[in-house]
Amino acid sequence: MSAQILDGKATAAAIKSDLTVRVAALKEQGITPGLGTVLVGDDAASQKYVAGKHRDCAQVGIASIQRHLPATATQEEIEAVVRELNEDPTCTGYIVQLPLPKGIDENRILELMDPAKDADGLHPTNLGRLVLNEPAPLPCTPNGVITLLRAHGVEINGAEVVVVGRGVTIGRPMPLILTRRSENATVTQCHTGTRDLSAHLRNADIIVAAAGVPHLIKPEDVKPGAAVLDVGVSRNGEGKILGDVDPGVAEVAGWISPNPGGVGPMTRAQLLVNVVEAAERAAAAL
Ligand SMILES: Nc1nc(=O)c2c([nH]1)NC[C@@H]1CN(c3ccc(C(=O)N[C@@H](CCC(=O)O)C(=O)O)cc3)C=[N+]21
Repeated sequence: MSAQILDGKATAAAIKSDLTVRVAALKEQGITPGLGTVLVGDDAASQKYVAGKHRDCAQVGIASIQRHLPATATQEEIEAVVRELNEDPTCTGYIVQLPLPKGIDENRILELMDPAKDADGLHPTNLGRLVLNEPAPLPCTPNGVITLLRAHGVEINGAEVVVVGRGVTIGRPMPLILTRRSENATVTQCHTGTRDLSAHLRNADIIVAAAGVPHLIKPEDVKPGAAVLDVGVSRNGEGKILGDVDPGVAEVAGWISPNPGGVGPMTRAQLLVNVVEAAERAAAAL
């Protein structure tokens, strides 16, 4: 048996074509959505991701605003750029690419962002709205996971889901989204302190692997037919992506997200969704 593919590339393309129509409608109302990115330093992977985001913007008609600071940038210099984007009317949403260089207080930077322009859904106000079940931009990667499952008809309602990882961008918000009434999943969150990870994994209908440990999830950990989402991005010496999921899992799982080509493109598509939705809210308020 070989798992069916959760095709992030194709699903992201469909989302982008829908957004292209919505962006055109906004432009007719005199609103051009603009995505800002703040990149600090010269990490090759981060530069590649940010370049991808701007390529996506060009495809759907969203304007791009790029701010690139050297690795030596100070806390004050980064905060000045955040304040500038908060004020810039052409920037309707933006992200600060994480991680920031050592010594920079990331949380202080995130808190300084205008929550109405938070395209990542990582501002404490927006994470708080998620906890309170209020409308808010959702964190892009967990939201991408949900959209990818739905697009392929994988049942989330009532599913036993194991989330592996407790990072801020995926691990922590993912269970908040999965346990909303609209998703209705039962979630177990595992992390480095979990005593018997395999025991939890074997029970899962859906596994969201976001630990950042290459090939952590082995075929013998997976219930036959389960859906396995490979969110981890590690790299070997040659820069090749190593996911959290062992390639052998494809022989056991019912569904698997390739990596690359799975959750990565979905993350980028959800970022565009957040930008367009924020612009639509602004248009409705006119
Ligand atoms: N504030 C912030 N927001 C983020 O959303 C954010 C971040 N910081 N820091 C880093 C992570 C990582 N991330 C990815 C996005 C797209 C791909 C992606 O499109 N990957 C392609 C392959 C790209 C390649 O080949 O390197 C794929 O999976 O097919 C991957 C990783 C967003 N992140």
